[in-house]
Amino acid sequence: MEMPEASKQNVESEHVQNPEPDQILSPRRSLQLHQRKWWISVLFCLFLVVAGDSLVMLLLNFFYVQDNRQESDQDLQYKGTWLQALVQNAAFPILIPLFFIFPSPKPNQETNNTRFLSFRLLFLYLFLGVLVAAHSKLFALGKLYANYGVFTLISATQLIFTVVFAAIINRFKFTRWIIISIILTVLIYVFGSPEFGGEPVENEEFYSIQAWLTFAASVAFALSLCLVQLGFEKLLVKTKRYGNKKVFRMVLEMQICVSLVASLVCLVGLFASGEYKELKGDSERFKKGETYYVLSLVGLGLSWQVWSVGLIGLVLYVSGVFGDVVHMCSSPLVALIVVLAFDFMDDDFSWPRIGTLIGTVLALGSYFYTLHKRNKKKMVELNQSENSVEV
Ligand SMILES: Nc1nc2[nH]cnc2c(=O)[nH]1
Repeated sequence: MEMPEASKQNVESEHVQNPEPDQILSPRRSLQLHQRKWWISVLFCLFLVVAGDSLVMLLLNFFYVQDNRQESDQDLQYKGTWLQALVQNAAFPILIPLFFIFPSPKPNQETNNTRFLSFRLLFLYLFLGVLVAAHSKLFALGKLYANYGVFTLISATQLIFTVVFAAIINRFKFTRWIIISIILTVLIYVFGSPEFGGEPVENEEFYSIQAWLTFAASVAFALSLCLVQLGFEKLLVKTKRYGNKKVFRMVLEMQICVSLVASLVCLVGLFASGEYKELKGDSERFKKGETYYVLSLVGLGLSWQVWSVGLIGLVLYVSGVFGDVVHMCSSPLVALIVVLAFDFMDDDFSWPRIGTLIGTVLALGSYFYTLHKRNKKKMVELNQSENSVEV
């Protein structure tokens, strides 16, 4: 649900429960300010997702180009998928200082079932942590075991699964413009995907179970987005730990807790599978040397955090569907950046890709149109209720 009921109630209940300077203003002006802040938050999170997606793809390409696989004549396949899954989650401690820096409204003491809600929230964080570890590992496998075109074709189903889960779990309301946006996004993602240096060379291309596991990754990713939204709306907002508001601190809390669990799961996977024994060989094979090996992993870890914080922010402020639309719409821009940064054979920014870039503007534009209309409707409703009170 976009600008969901919770936020509508927020606007009203904030007036009563958490008086703040802007609430001395008229309800109309206060709603205007609230909506303006909301747009700024949405655009900021959108920027984080696109920046994160671009940085991740640049660094992943750098990592696999440096990995020297082409020059090894046996066992070409890079095996570090637990490591890649761990890197996707493990840099969350950089968010802890931010968590304390970001302002938090006073907790609201009114709820008496806080302990029960917090217990359920803890359970949700544990479940989400396992789910995120699973999709991190499965996407990493899919990327390495299938041709990247096939990988994107399979992983495009993530948006379809997100839509299905959102309809069931979040009772998502579709508009004509959102449906247009979703269809365009799937097409853009499939046709505008970037070049990927980690894909298997031709004689390794076996569409084994690992490649098809991308389906499972897409299901897990879609489910995690919808459960994050459910967790915000039905648990975290209701604990009133942050007053009655949706604030950025909630994004940081969710990301830190889920990533902590996911990192532990990936760490166990790394050691239980024996993959940790490959780390030394991998770092020695790295063309630019061990320091760059470590630096590129650190850079990847940080970039994944930028991406995740943006994505979870979009889920909080808008919805899981919108988060996935933005993530997938960044594909043509990422492709353009990869063309500029790398010298891959046959990789250029030709007309079909320019078409997908234009498609991105249309897909995001039609989603934004729905969001704009919903905000406007709220303003009209407020005006009508004010007028009826005056009469
Ligand atoms: N959700 C998701 N989508 C992707 N598209 C390409 N790579 C990924 C990934 O790791 N996760």
